[in-house]
Amino acid sequence: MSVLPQPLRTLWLNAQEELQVINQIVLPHKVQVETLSTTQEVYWAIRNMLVRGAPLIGATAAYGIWLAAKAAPENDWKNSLALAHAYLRDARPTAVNLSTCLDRMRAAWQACYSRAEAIQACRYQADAIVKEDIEICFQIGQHGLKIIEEIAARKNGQPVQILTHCNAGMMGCIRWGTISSPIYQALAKGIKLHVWVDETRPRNQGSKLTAWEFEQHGVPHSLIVDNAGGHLMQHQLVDMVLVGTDRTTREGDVANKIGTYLKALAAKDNNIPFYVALPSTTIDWSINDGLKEIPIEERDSEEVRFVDGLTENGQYEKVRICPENTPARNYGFDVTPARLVTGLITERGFCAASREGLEGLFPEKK
Ligand SMILES: CSC[C@@H](O)[C@@H](O)C(=O)COP(=O)(O)O
Repeated sequence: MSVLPQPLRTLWLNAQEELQVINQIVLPHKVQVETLSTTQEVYWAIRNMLVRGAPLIGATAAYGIWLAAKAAPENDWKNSLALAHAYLRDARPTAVNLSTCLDRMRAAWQACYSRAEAIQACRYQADAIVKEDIEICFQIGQHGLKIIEEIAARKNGQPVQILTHCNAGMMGCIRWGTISSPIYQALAKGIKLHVWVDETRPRNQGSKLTAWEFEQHGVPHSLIVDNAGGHLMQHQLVDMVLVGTDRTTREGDVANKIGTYLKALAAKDNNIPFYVALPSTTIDWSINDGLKEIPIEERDSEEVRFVDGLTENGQYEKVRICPENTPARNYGFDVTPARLVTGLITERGFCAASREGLEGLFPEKK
């Protein structure tokens, strides 16, 4: 019997109310469910990318606060929760969902008079974050579907060719995903499509996660090396680029996995639309200039110097791919300026990547 919930999702509470996540470090070689029992385990899971992707990071951190509330001393619970908030907030810097979800949890516990009440309020809030993400991603799918349908109508029965980078699918969210929701909904409607999956060095979210996810859902796809996109675009083999974002500015700049910017440049040069599918939870309304204001994570250089995978004998191994003492740098994200983005697909619809576009869909943020 599968330990995974049906329909598939990335995070859930089991019958004992334990926090369960799919371990994204060991995919696709092993499907392993982990229990996260403490705030420290939640921090570790986010920091080391056992869970990753902006919405999933935020939701996991929210349950981290619930776990902190359950473990807090009766006489000092508010202080414990403030410490847990600051601790989890430092786990990763780029995805804004981490801090917005944590701030939402803080608002929930600050309104409480007792620890028991705070435990309940935190649980309610974390559950709400998860429920909202599922609904939001579904809606993104409905709006993104229209774009895929328009392209399909021009293709005379040929598959719509989509290129994606990193994993902004279900594995970065709870269910559906942002880029994968339109894809799943298009497939369900019988639209022919095919996805070019960038492997996404150095953590290989494309080859390890997107390829696995698409296999689970029967999405026709081909894995390509990160540098192949430009060539495919020059040969009319890409109809649209569709990626996610970790933080979007009020002006429509987007920070996404390192290498996204180069795809946007190649798309511009080849007149190919470049779309970003995002839940509004990844918009940071407090900033305007992505290049200046979005903190870019720099991770351990060992992630660049080593690759891991299965040998021909099926053994898991990690091998060095450069001389022993080669120094490396590992920038996790880059910023694609709004001028290179054809449009943003949100849960409220499609808009231009601009202040006017975003404020038109979210007038309450003006
Ligand atoms: C819907 S997930 C959107 C982004 O978070 C995703 O594209 C991404 O860049 C994730 O980076 P990661 O370093 O794997 O957390």
